[in-house]
Amino acid sequence: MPAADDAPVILGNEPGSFARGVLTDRHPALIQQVRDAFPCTPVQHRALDALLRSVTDGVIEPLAPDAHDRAQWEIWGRDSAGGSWFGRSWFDVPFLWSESYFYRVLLDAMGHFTDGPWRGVDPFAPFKDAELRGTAVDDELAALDGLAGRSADEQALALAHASLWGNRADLSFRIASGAAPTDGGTDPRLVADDGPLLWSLLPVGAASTVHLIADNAGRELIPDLVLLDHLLHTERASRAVLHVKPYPYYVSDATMTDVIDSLRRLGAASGYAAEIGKRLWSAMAAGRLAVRAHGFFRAPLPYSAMPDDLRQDLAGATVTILKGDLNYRRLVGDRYWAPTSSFAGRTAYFPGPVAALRTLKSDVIVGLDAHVLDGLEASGKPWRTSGTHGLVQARR
Ligand SMILES: O=P(O)(O)OC[C@H]1O[C@](O)(CO)[C@@H](O)[C@@H]1O
Repeated sequence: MPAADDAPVILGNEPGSFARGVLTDRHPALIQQVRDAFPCTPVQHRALDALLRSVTDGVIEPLAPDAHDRAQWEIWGRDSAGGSWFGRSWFDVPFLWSESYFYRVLLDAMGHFTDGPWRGVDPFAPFKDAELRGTAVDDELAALDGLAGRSADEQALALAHASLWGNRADLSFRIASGAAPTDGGTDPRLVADDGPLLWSLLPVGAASTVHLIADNAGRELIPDLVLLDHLLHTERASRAVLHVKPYPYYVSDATMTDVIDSLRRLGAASGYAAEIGKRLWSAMAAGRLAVRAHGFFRAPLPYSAMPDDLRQDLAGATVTILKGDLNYRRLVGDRYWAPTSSFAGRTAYFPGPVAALRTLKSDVIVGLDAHVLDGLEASGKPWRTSGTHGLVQARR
């Protein structure tokens, strides 16, 4: 796999590849899940049928002429040779693009952007709600009580790991169970651990501003919020900015509605979780915690293409933390990079110090030590895509 900038872009057309499996299996299954979760109208059923036909046998159609963002997607759909992804097979265009556009068309099929009763309805809300109200969240919030008596450093480590593994909906607030080492030892599931560098970027009392680019709602967003509370409460940060999606995107990506739901869930809990919920509520009121939903967060593009206003905003961060797999793909570029190519090199364009907390769920990976890579490859397991491994990567 090449290290150069011309590393192959991941497409969906390679037989047996992870990307192809997402297009052939996951997207049709998701259409069915959404169909089953809502009392769909005949119009919605027909639109979902059309999307299913399109993703299985058809080509990529442009948005309707009156779609509010048609012009924007036409620009985003231009290839580097001046052609367009529209009219091509879903399998032959960049995976990041086809996957993002699939979600945009799914929202259309459900009438999300059309005047009428379905406008603004989140097609993933039933799944998000079930997760947020589940007993697993009760247990995870109760486990926060065990953290209250620990040192600030132990809490920081446990909460960063909870945020990381929350990306797999597998939280680890339970430091007592040994899920997240608190003695400075390395979690064997981490393929890279720049935790010490990340903490060195946020010394106590330095009036830092931390930005966090969120990924999923529910069991990931709650630990993200708890982590931000910790950074504010322990004065590792004096301000926090949380970036969410402007509208529902990918299966469970967090929107403002999800932030509100999570804050209410924390506030309605008991014990330390409730205390955290109250602090976050006050931080919102005081402007120490801000939430933003820039339109670029639903773009089918890498962050290297971010617009100037977002670049300027992130340039004001002491460090920007990106959560999850999709954000990682967009951060380093959705390509088959050489796994040992440098994370700092791949992210040099980013407008300030940056860190990634990610569970590995797709083929993209950079910044591995050669011996770690050898061990992973020797395991014969699908370590890149199975969610069994995670990483903390950072650069100043
Ligand atoms: O929620 P996350 O961590 O961003 O994961 C998204 C990942 O899930 C998929 O959409 C399907 O597995 C990947 O293509 C994508 O990178």
